[in-house]
Amino acid sequence: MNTKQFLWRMAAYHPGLFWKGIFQWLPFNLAPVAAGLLMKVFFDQLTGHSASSDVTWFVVALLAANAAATLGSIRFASRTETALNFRIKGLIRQNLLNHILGQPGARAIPGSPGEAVSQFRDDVDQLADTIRNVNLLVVKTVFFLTALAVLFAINVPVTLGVILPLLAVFALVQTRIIRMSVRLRPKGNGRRELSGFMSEVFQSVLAVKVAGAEDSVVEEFSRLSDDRRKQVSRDRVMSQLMYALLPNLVQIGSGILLLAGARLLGPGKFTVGDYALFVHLLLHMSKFIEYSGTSITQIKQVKGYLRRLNWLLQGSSLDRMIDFKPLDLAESPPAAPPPAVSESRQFKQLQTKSLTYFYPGTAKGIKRIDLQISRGSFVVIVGRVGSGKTTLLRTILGLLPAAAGEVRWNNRRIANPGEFFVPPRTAYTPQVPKLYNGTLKENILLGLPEEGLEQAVYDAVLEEDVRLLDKGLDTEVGVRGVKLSNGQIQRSAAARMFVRGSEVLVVDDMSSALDAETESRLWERLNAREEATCLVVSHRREALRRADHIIVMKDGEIEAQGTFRELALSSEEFRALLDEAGGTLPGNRP
Ligand SMILES: Nc1ncnc2c1ncn2[C@@H]1O[C@H](COP(=O)(O)OP(=O)(O)OP(=O)(O)O)[C@@H](O)[C@H]1O
Repeated sequence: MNTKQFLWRMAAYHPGLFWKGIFQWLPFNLAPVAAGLLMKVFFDQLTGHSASSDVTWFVVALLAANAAATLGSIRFASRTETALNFRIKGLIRQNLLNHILGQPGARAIPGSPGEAVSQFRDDVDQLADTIRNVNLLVVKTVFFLTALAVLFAINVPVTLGVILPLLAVFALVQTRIIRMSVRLRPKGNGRRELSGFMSEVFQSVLAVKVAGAEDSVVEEFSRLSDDRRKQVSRDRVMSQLMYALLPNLVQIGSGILLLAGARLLGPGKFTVGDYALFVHLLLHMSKFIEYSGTSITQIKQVKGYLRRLNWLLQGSSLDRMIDFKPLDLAESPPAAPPPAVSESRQFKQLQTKSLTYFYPGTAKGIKRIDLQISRGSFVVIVGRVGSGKTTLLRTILGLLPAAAGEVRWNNRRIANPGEFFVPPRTAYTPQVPKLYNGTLKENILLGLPEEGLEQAVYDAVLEEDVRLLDKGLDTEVGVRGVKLSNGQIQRSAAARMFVRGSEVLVVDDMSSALDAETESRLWERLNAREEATCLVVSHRREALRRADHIIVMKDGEIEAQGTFRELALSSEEFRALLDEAGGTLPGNRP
């Protein structure tokens, strides 16, 4: 989509507000013409160039009416303009959010959250502001043409003599500025890189500290800041150049006018009123030229903003971003539709066939995975670090987009696993779960009613912790759950999974956060849940002992699968893993 198409579509989004804004701004923008004409009448009358009798009070009354119309125009037009501005921002952000949330969870945004937030906030603001400027540009152009017509009607040569040099110098400055600013700004003045970097640093303060990498972080920060400083300075110099040049051009124009006017005043072709009108309008016309310069520059930059948002959309069509949809600006948004549960409670079997995924630009991932999980079974995935366990879980759940193969639920191929594998069909606890700044209860429920909360807390082996916390489940957990231990975060996430009452529970490795005994109690309670079907990554003996089926991963492929006994006899990789984990697994030795 190019700039013209974007602006056109946005103007058509809410044509009522767009045109209303233009009409409401007209009195404000045409006021200088009215005031200039009144001034002309006034001065002509003073100097005896007017045939009319004393019009002073009449002129004063009209000037007051003009000022009142101006105030009214500002009052109503600002409201309309703000309403349109918020609607456009709302529409673009709603569409962006929809797109991001519809992406496979693990690849929802292409870069760091800091970069994405900066685009979501700043670029969308800029795009919406451009529509506002286009709106104003239309009105101000009406003013300019009206003023020009008035001046031409009074004296064509003087008007040409004043306006042409102004336009010529402006055109020269403007082409240079547009060229410079468009060339300088494709990356948003380095702001995106800087916020992306800062966001990564804030998220990994611990990693920086333990690696003793403070100095190199500061070095990188100062390099990025320096780049930004240079870009911003160049940019500012060019735009300020125009602001500095234009007022001077007006002065020059007034000088020319003075010279030309003085010669004409005598013969009576150019009255004092005409002179006052010229000087007055010239000032406002120069402001229009200055404004249009800034607006044109901003319009040229739309291309860059669209390009950056295209990056955030990960190549998906930009049309999606401006898809017209109703917005709930005045009321609360409608409640989210409940998940489709018609097929729930009928789970029989989950299968994958030749499921494959590679991380972009690498040969790493999972290849040709065939597995089957039946209702009520406890399936454990084991494998060395980097063997593909997490990738397998995420690809099954649609959090990563499969490159090949398929996932089947009750023998039906699932076209969009990301949308299908959600509660109450499946629930998932990742290896590093995320908590939000809120109470523990809010973090577990995430909007669900409290029914089943107590049981979920118990099943997650969290009841003792809750009892010891100051305010129990109403304790604030802090940003990303900083007030809880890693084990508590992990079990809170497990409780979040349990409370959703899903048929298949998918759990990534908890061993880094939980001691063996706690994890063992968790599996015990999980097994006691009625007809729980579990797919878990674990190396703990308790999990392996309970497993109905074990899948051994190696280099992204299934190396072997079977019961503990079968694998201990047939799989060298499994035996090696057992040796690494301490060898003996009580109660289930071959
Ligand atoms: N975001 C990523 N980009 C590129 N490669 C990745 C990414 N995440 C994982 N990998 C690679 O894909 C392979 C499988 O990783 P995965 O995390 O699935 O292994 P794992 O068995 O779960 O490891 P762990 O036991 O450490 O959790 C590894 O070689 C890993 O380096």
